Amino acid sequence: MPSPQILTVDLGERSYDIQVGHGLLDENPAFQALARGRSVAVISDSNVDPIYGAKVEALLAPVAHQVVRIVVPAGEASKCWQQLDAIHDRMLEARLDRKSLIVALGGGVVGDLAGFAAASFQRGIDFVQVPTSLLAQVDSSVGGKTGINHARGKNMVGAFHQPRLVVADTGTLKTLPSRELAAGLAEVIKHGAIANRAYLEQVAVDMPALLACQPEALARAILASMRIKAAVVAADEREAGVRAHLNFGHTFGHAIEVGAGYGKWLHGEAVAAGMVMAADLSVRLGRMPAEQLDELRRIITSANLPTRAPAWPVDDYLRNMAIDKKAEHGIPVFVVLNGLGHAATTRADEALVRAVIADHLR
Ligand SMILES: NC(=O)c1ccc[n+]([C@@H]2O[C@H](COP(=O)([O-])OP(=O)(O)OC[C@H]3O[C@@H](n4cnc5c(N)ncnc54)[C@H](O)[C@@H]3O)[C@@H](O)[C@H]2O)c1
Ligand SMILES: O=C(O)C(=O)C[C@@H](O)[C@H](O)[C@H](O)COP(=O)(O)O
Ligand SMILES: [Zn+2]
Repeated sequence: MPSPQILTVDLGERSYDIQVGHGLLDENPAFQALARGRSVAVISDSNVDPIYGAKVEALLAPVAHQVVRIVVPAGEASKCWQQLDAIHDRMLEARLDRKSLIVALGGGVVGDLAGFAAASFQRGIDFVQVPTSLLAQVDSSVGGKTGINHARGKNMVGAFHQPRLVVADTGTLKTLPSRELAAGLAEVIKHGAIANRAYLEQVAVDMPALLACQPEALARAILASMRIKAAVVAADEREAGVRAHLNFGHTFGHAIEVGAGYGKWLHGEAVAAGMVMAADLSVRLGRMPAEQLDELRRIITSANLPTRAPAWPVDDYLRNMAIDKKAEHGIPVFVVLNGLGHAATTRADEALVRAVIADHLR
């Protein structure tokens, strides 16, 4: 196995490593060590299991007590009670127990769902994230936010439950559809926008290479994004403060996802349009020069991502945003930019928010 790059998420007794590299599913002593002697449920989706399920089973079966593969339908709609129940049912049928291990093999949907299955099965068992989408390799596999959606709002039911290890095999990205690759770039752009302007500028330069799935450019973005996310999570595991910055674009973005019906807009697409709205709000609040909004919009467009939201009544957006997890007593809290590379949270006048939304509809 070529040596992976290792980052550590520093969370005291819940600390864990993130491995980033090529070929990490072919040989992986650290991953095998976690599976040794245990029953392992490899949870994946109907696109990813046929490509990588057998490889992960072959890696773990020689050391595990047993390996059970569980497959959910691909797509956002699977982040639901029915799939969670089906996973638990299959685990109980196969006599998995408190010492068993869950492996989440797939994108952010599988990561969030399987992570919550691990958080809730017999009051909590270990799990490993094996992210296979760009979005999952730059964002969702790290930080321990797990959960499912509710008809009224995204990720409304869940738990903080950190993985024991993250295995990001960059080789898996070669089979990722281009629309999904672009969706992952939205979270890459977000990390630059909230925390590091130089990184954002590097991403802008690298954009053609990233869209062409060029391995060096992808590895650079994955490592830089993981570094930013790991540092924020280590500073504020349960989002009492600075972690909210990772929600830049999400107050508007989640309203688009739920309004359209889960899966119509990909998460990254909705976040892309949401970041433009949040950046415009920052400009109107006098926190950021208008040229930086234009710069951010150009980078988002260059990633083949949308910058405008569906033309629904503004009231529909406000209703969905009132139950955002950052809201206090139904009043939304926004992540804004004090210039590119610097995030903050604030409330905003409803009339201003209405104007921002109205000006960014298709
Ligand atoms: N927990 C967190 O911190 C966090 C962070 C960001 C996003 N999320 C959540 O993540 C989800 C979005 O994740 P996503 O964009 O990965 O979506 P996803 O899990 O639906 O994966 C995208 C699509 O690509 C397919 N796919 C994944 N890897 C593949 C591969 N290597 N080859 C071929 N096909 C592959 C999947 O089957 C799916 O159809 C949303 O539910 C979002 O809310 C969570
Ligand atoms: O890890 C975080 O914290 C994030 O906010 C990362 C986001 O990209 C991600 O979409 C997260 O699931 C949103 O969290 P939520 O608390 O708004 O559901
Ligand atoms: Zn996100």
